[in-house]
Amino acid sequence: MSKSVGASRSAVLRRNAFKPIAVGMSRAPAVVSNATPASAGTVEPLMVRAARGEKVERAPCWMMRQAGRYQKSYRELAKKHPSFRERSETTELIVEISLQPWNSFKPDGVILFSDILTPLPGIGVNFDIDDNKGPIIDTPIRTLEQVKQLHAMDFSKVDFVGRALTQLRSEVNNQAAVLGFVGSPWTLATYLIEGGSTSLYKTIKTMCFSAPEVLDALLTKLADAMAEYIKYQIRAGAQCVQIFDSWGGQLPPREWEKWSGPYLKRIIASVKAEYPTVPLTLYANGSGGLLERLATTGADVIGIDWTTDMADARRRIPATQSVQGNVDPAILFASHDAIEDAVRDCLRKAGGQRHILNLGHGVLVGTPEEGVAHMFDLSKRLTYADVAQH
Ligand SMILES: Cc1c2[nH]c(c1CCC(=O)O)Cc1[nH]c(c(CCC(=O)O)c1C)Cc1[nH]c(c(CCC(=O)O)c1C)Cc1[nH]c(c(C)c1CCC(=O)O)C2
Repeated sequence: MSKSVGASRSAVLRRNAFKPIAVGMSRAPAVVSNATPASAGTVEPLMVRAARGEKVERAPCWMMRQAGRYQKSYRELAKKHPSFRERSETTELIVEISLQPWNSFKPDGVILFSDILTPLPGIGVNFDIDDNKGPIIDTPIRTLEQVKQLHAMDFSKVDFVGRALTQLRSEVNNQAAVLGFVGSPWTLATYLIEGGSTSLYKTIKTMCFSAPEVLDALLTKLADAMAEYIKYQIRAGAQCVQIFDSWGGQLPPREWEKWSGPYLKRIIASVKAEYPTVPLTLYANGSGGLLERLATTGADVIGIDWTTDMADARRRIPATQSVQGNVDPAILFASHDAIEDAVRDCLRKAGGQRHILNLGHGVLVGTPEEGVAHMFDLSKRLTYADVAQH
């Protein structure tokens, strides 16, 4: 199935073209060119300050998959716009969906509604997303010839992302951080090589041994494309960017050192060379065996999944880096008391600073919105002073 957005949309999008915003090497607040300029004294969002290790009063909170099917407003919008690609590739819809959780819960981070596969047409790969089956790649990539055909990022294929980020910055107006994201080379390659979601990773893991040069060529191209895509998101308005190495935990740690770590380091070094003060977060699912290794990539914030105790994570990650996470997403189905107990435990174990409160993975489909609202309420009430006392 090809995407269902036509020429008239491109005309609308061209009219709303975004101008890159000035993101300095300094810590001065970035200003969206076509939004009300932030005054000289504007304090940067709590989440940006916590990510950088500045002393803050409470842990900022946002949730992965903050926008999505658990929300009634999203399900209703999705009925009118049933194609995921239309929802995630039309500026006005991206902005509207990204703002749905902002309007309901006022989180400390507003993540762009998009997908890790969204930039793929920019390097010459077409894909579709089935709401139930997930991503489907038109032609899986398995040969060097195919890798050679991939080209450098063509940003005209993702201009809706830049425009949406710029509009979000002006809507949110520094009351929360606007968050961009990308998939890691390894995680993107699992889709490109397997052709879609997989539970076994058989083809790509076989290639680690049978065709290492093909895999290296693909991962290098993806690393360079994602580094440029992160910089593009920063210029458009993203104030923090998260790299999802979601399936990095599927690799034995020594293979991760070969097939994920080096490409993450390549991305982070490239972005840091241009934007040293924009916080970068790295998240891997099932990362208990990888934490020290994740920290060596140079990411400012390490996302922790819920299978690691936060106190252990805090011990294993250098004190110069921040942690994010890691409340079990399933707790949001439970009582208010159970949610409060889990949130307090997480806040206490994260150690009082350099912590961004989040789930250990994304909000689950079917989660009661009330549970989500309760966790956000708690995050605002439970200051570090309060947590230390009780
Ligand atoms: C189902 C699926 C999609 N895309 C993908 C899947 C998973 C399939 C698998 O298990 O292999 C691939 C994907 N997309 C995203 C990730 C990384 C985050 C993660 O580990 O979940 C991964 C691994 C980011 C995302 N993908 C999406 C966001 C939205 C931003 C947010 O609110 O967090 C992010 C960060 C949105 C998305 N992406 C998709 C849908 C249907 C939605 C809408 C929201 C929903 O219904 O849950 C399609």
